Amino acid sequence: MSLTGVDVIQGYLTLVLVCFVAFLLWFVTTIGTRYWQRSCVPYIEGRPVVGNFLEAILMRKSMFDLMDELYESDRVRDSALFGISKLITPTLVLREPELIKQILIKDAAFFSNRTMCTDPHGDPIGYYNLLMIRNPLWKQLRSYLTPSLSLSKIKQMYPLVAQVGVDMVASLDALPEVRPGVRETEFKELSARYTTDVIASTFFGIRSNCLQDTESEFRHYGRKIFEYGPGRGMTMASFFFMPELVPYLRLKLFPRDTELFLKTIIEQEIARREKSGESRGDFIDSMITLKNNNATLGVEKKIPLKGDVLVAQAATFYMASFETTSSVLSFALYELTRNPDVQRKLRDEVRTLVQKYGQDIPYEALNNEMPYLGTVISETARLYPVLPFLERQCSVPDGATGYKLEPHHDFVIPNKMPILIPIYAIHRDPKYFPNPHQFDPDRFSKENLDQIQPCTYMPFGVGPRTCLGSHFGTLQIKIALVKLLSKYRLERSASTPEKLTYRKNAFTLQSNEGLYADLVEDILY
Ligand code: HEM
Repeated sequence: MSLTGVDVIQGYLTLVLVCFVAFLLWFVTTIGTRYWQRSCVPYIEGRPVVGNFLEAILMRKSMFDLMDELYESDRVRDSALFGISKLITPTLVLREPELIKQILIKDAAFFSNRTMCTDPHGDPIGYYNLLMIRNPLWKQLRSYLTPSLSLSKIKQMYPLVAQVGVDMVASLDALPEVRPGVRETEFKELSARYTTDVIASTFFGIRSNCLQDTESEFRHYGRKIFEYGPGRGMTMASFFFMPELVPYLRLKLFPRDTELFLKTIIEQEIARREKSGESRGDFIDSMITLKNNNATLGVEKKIPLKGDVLVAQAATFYMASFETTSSVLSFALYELTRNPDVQRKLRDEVRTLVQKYGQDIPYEALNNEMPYLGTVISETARLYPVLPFLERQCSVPDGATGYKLEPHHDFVIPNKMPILIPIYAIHRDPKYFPNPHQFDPDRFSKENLDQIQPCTYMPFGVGPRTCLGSHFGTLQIKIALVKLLSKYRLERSASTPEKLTYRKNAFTLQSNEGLYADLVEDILY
């Protein structure tokens, strides 16, 4: 059978079509890199489709290690800022502390939104909360919620947290002895159960018993939020990588059954208190006050703070507080195990306070008379920040071309461009923290504090959108460390890891290894 002229023409047309589609694909999927090629900003070339995140998407590297490598790359090491591609989206990364200060503090009004987002209609519990919500609603919501974590509220919660500290030590006492007076534990699970019990008690007025019962419902649902199996991992990645598509993909920030669990608990507890008239001055009381005051969000369209919008606040406090606090606590215990001198110094400080006040150290003494404890926590949060980066989006008024970085740089950040501040990499940059991999709490001693350059230490973020629970999280860690060290000395066990690697499918810092140690009974009097 011979080819006709029509066959040949069809063949050419197909070839042209294939080439055109291939070109179109290449054109669309390299938008990020081509954007940076045209700009005055140094950049690291990304690949088509995945941009600079191939290793993270294939789970070959953790997001922490990947950002650290980009930050350290020779191409951008000497620049104040650099460009990358988040899939196909051009994304700016800031390196220079002065620039970070400008964006996060000085001109924070133009950068108060995060890019990460979900759909307010399809996922109201995931959207109407501080983590996700966008301005002007964020500002309003933040002012409603700030009083629920004020210093006086935290002081009120102190006895409740201290009680969970006592429960934690009791749960350790109940462990079988591996040798006389020696028990072995794993700090990640211990810390997660401790912080979950704290949240249940202080925010929801419930004893969740995670420390006694490993199958507790609270622990089960907490674990589900941060379990990054393939489905959940893809969902969480979508909020970061392609927030524009989230409404079409019908994704939700919280797993559906976790949402239902929290909704039931909160609605039941609110109804119970309204019926009984009981008041504990806690988070649930703050929510009841907002509801009864007919608080609303928004100017033109007013969204009442009740129903799902109230549940959203509780769900976020649950999500934002438990994994973060337990992560820092478990790494602090791990570093104390590996650094006996630091542990000895801290136990000496605890001993002084126990001798002065007995086992019930007052709130003020914990905060004002234990400087070394504070430095141990600060150093842990430097070495192990819970997030790889802070994240913002440029949001200039409609009609403006963008945000001018002058006098620091000629670049004009276009509206809606995502901005990353790589805190993990900055915390480990020897320029700011000499010998950065060494655990050295004295960096944060009173005498050395002025050597820390502003905007190089940001474990809780900085500026108006900083962590709302930093004081409360720190208090929980302080109580746990003091209670535990008053009774036990930490020693390396055969299972204590020498070196840590990080989980490749998690957005918060989690080690692959179990953080095991021996607890040697050694009561401080
Ligand atoms: C050691 C423990 C904690 C660490 C290291 C931590 C860290 C962070 C970080 C890095 C951010 C992002 C800040 C930014 O974008 O600039 C954040 C935000 C937030 N954190 Fe924490 N956090 C901790 C504990 C808590 C606790 C106990 C709560 C209690 C509710 C909490 C509630 C929040 C909220 C609501 C936000 C969002 C704030 C906003 O966007 O307005 N965090 N946290």
